[in-house]
Amino acid sequence: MSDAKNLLFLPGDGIGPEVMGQVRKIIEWLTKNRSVNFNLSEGLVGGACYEAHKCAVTDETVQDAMDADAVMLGAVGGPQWDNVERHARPEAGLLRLRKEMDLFANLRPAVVFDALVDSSTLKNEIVQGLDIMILRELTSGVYFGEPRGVEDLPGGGQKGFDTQVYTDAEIIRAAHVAFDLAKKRGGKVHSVEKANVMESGKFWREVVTKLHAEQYSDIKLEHMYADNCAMQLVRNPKQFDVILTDNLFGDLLSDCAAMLTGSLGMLPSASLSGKDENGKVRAMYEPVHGSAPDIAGQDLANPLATILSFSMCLRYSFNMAAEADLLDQGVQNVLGAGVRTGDIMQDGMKAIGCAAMGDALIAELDKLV
Ligand SMILES: NC(=O)c1ccc[n+]([C@@H]2O[C@H](COP(=O)([O-])OP(=O)(O)OC[C@H]3O[C@@H](n4cnc5c(N)ncnc54)[C@H](O)[C@@H]3O)[C@@H](O)[C@H]2O)c1
Ligand SMILES: CC(C)[C@H](C(=O)O)[C@@H](O)C(=O)O
Ligand SMILES: [Mg+2]
Repeated sequence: MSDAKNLLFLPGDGIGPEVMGQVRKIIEWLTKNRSVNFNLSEGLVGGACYEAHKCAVTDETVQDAMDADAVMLGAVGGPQWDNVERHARPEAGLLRLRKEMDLFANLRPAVVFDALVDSSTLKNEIVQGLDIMILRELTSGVYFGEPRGVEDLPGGGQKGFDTQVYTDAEIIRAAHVAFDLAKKRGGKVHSVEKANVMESGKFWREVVTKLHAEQYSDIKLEHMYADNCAMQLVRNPKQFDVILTDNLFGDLLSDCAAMLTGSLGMLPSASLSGKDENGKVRAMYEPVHGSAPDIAGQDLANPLATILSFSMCLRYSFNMAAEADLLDQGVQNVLGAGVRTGDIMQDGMKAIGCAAMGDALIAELDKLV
């Protein structure tokens, strides 16, 4: 049996535990059928942690995440915690993990499965065969910039403010990842900012241009304003290969890209650090969607974004490309056979629940080996 893979499970809130339950089934399947030795532990994050400890993640869980070979996270948040003070809100737990683990490279692939071409709200020919990768910088920008807050104004009234900050080092390390991804893919990077309006956007463009000229002149680089990118994603998404962008624009553009694939329930993600002094890359895998409070607890969620995130975990953290390919093939076959959760349903098909989708995938994996 191979070395144990230390995997920390953080199911979180809402549909998080439901979709992560389906990943558990896959882990059991891999353990039984492929002799993989997972050392699985579980922790609390988000509202689930707030209920137990009055914070969004504990120091112990952050340490466990740092020590694990990989973290799988479900989702955090929900209306019941909307009035909790910001530092203890569910989302703060996720942000703390990203920051302390230094997961600056957030890979958000948007791939349209052939079987789902008709699930997209866009025309068939616009999305068929789509395969783009968004590289979202995840540990800086306006999400973490200082100063931020709400203050009284001297003459009365108040102001609320956040700060967009990027150092050249932060831009460069994210851009390296984007260019390296493009090398293995279609050889093209669109760097996306608002250089026309923001100082930090202009700076971003200059830094990326310089790095490109010095080290990646074999890669095609185009610069694009973020508003135009949002429009182009809907007009002609197949022009993109890798999109390199900052934390906030990456958040918006990846939700937009999700809908090209048919549903937010289809978009996986990997968040990676650089190599530490021992050569270890810290990693967290999570679906792009949130806790979906509107459908939580009803067995309605699509678990495929989380399952595809686990496939990325097998590929990037555990060096198990064969198993990742198998899982991806299983998802493709299940969709090809017309198995659908409600969010990706097409005319004439019957929707099944989250757990049944997990079971259908396991049955498919049994057929594949
Ligand atoms: N990474 C995360 O944990 C994460 C990401 C986004 C939002 N959130 C949080 O989640 C909460 C709800 O946010 P929101 O409603 O804006 O976004 P959301 O992604 O939770 O839901 C948006 C819509 O998409 C649907 N949806 C999402 N995932 C789905 C799935 N797997 N299957 C089927 N349908 C799905 C929901 O039902 C909803 O209609 C908020 O507290 C937000 O902060 C967390
Ligand atoms: C929940 C929230 C903090 C998070 C973000 O804004 O980054 C989410 O929307 C995401 O896309 O992962
Ligand atoms: Mg988001």
